[in-house]
Amino acid sequence: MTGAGTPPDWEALREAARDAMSRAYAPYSGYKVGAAALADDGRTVTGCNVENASYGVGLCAECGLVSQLNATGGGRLTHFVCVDGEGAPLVPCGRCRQLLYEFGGPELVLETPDGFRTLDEMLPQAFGPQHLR
Ligand SMILES: O=c1ccn([C@H]2C[C@H](O)[C@@H](CO)O2)c(=O)[nH]1
Ligand SMILES: [Zn+2]
Repeated sequence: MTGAGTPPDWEALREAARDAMSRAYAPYSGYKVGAAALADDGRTVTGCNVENASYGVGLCAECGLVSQLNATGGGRLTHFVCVDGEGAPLVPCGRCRQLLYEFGGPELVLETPDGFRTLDEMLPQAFGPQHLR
């Protein structure tokens, strides 16, 4: 299990994201994305983007990832990476940063093209569940 303070196997996580990316359905943008994250119980969850003929209905890879997290037992995300069609890390879009915040919070660590960042750095002053209490 990779808990707080234990460095995860980022290469394995990137590989899981690339594997998910290979199953992306992106005939409209031509931009395939795969995402992978570690949950706090050590399991890996993944997702790929799934587009739609009605363009705005398309789903980012992170949507599938958080769905898989919940469908396979829930928990919290600790480490995350998403990759493009060439297997290189990209930054998640704004909507997906919000999605990730719900299940990872500000301490979630992301691999980006510029190195490792916390979600707090990527989405400062985030709105979250704490505001609804
Ligand atoms: O964080 C992101 C950013 C983009 N995409 C997808 C959405 C769309 O299908 C394609 C081009 O934007 O990439 C993701 O899956 N995740
Ligand atoms: Zn997105």
